[in-house]
Amino acid sequence: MSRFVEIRRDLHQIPELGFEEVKTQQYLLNYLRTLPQDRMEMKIWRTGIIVKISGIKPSKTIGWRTDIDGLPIIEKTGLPFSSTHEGRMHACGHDVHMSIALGVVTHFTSNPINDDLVFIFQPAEEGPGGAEPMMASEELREWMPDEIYALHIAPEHPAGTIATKPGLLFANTSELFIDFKGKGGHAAYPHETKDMVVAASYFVTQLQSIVSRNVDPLDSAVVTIGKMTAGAVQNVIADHARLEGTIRTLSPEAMDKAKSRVQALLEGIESSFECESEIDCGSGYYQVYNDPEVTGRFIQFAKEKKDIQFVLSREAMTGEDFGFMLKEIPGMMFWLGVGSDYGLHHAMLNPDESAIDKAISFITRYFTKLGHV
Ligand SMILES: CC(=O)N[C@@H](CCC[C@H](N)C(=O)O)C(=O)O
Repeated sequence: MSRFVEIRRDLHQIPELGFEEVKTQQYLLNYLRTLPQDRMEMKIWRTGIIVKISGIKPSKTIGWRTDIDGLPIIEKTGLPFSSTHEGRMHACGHDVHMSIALGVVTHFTSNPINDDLVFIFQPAEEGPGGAEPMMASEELREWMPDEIYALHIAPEHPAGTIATKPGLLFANTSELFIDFKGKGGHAAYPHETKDMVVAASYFVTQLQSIVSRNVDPLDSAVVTIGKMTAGAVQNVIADHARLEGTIRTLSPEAMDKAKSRVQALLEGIESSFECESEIDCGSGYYQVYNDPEVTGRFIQFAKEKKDIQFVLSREAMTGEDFGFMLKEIPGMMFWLGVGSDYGLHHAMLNPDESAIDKAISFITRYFTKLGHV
């Protein structure tokens, strides 16, 4: 088994949520300290790390970003290296992303190129978002890349596939947290109460009209409620209900429209169910927009490589706070095929690990070409 597959398995066992990546950070630091240090410098930013490898004759800085957090999911893969953290799982492939980043760092510590390289191990991609505050940090501003790259695993493509497109790749996102408060009471006396299970349920149903009736059909949007909590016991009418979800849109205008409709529907629920509500839009991510020139160059390179299958992809409604980096730095993101029967955010996601060494080899060849120009 390759060293980086072993690393992926180690990291897979210790998933941590955004800004709690303490063991993950320590694991990464321990590994990075075993590498030749003569060209390498490191900085800590909260639970993240920034690594710089100085080039031989630098004219620019090339950046690579990996995310490092896991999800609040109970793993059901049954793998011998399953998560040892109860209720936490690397179900979005960040363990694979990190092992690939370490593989690329390892290569360039012994094979420097002309240009400087900066590797960003970024916390909290799944939420509340590490990229935006990291971009504003002094630590990263001092080593700001001139162009930047990142990947995300793609379960639907076989290992060895790279898929991307110029322009818009991932959606604009906004989290959504809504609390409903009313007068609870005995299950047998509904007329004396304001039932928050019923209010929240009507609201979830009404939300479905935003995509079907408010967003321009030629635009695209998603409104998903992923979590609904209410009540304490079977024979008490609930005085509180909470919904947690996310809005995704391809255009910033559709996001504004969707949010204003959520607000209007809430006001309707408050008046028809005589209750109060509180809305919190949590964190929002800027769309991932691939720089057309950088992406064109990347696609050309990928198409020439015999060991890579290149696929021109479509936009996806996934979100990625890497969008905040691409807003300021020209660069691009691509999908890396890992052929899994179960998709992202699924408790049975099981990426094909052969993609790890393929990706390391591809990225090191690409950066070597870029860094010598
Ligand atoms: C690639 C991926 O799956 N990213 C996440 C980002 C989540 C952002 C935020 N917590 C939200 O739900 O809006 C995704 O769910 O797309």
